[in-house]
Amino acid sequence: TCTPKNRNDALHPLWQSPLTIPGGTRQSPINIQWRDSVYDPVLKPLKISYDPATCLHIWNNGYSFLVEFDDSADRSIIVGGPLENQYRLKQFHFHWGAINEWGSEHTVDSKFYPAELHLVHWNAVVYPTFEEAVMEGDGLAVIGVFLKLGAHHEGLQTLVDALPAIKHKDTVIEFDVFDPSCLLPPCPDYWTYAGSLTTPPLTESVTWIIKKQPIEVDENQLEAFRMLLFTSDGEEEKRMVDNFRPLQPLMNRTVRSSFQ
Ligand SMILES: Oc1ccc(S)c(O)c1
Ligand SMILES: [Zn+2]
Repeated sequence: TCTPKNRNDALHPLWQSPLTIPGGTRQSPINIQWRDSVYDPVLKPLKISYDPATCLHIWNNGYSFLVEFDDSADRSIIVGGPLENQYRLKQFHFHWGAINEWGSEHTVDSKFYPAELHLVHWNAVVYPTFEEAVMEGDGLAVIGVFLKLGAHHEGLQTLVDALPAIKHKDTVIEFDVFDPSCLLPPCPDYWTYAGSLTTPPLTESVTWIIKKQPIEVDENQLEAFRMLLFTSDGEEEKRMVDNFRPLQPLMNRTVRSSFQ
């Protein structure tokens, strides 16, 4: 069968740059081998408090679609879990496949999900700007949520309804009230490990918090993601699919779990 990795290498210009960081020791994404993850009783519950009014706009950046938030104050934050500081929500975006067989960035016991949500937060306690935090080992905290094919997701539909207006690269529409916590599964369990951005600059600045339980979305909602384009208006159309990075070596890392 065609392994996604080959398809991914061929598909998107973004990956014509080197796929690995020379000397990278904590790259993402990785396969999470459930039986090799280590329960850590010291891990706290993750506390999430988002203010829906901090939502600004939704746009197509030519790689994914992202919803950005006003991060000029501590209004939408996460704290606890594996984190030593509180982190401010900056944006969330998704990665997905051309078909339901693959699309997520992380895998669990080598299983791909059709899509993966990334909620990106930065350490504004220690660093003055997001751009500086991106360069630091404890600069970012990203919550990863797997999407699986199943029931219609009411909260996601609000996003899906906005996608036709941002079909092309560099299109944006105002999006003034949205509470991203509606995209989180009810189960508090997560895995956590030290990793990197999965898009350039691929910096090794991310504490990953991967939720164990996926959320369910329906086929129409996944198809709506696949109607987006990598390309700008007027260019030859390239559907925005398979915007996930190939798996990276675990190297000298342990994945910890918040659950037994
Ligand atoms: O700021 C970020 C951009 C992209 C990705 S995949 C992240 O995890 C963080
Ligand atoms: Zn991402």
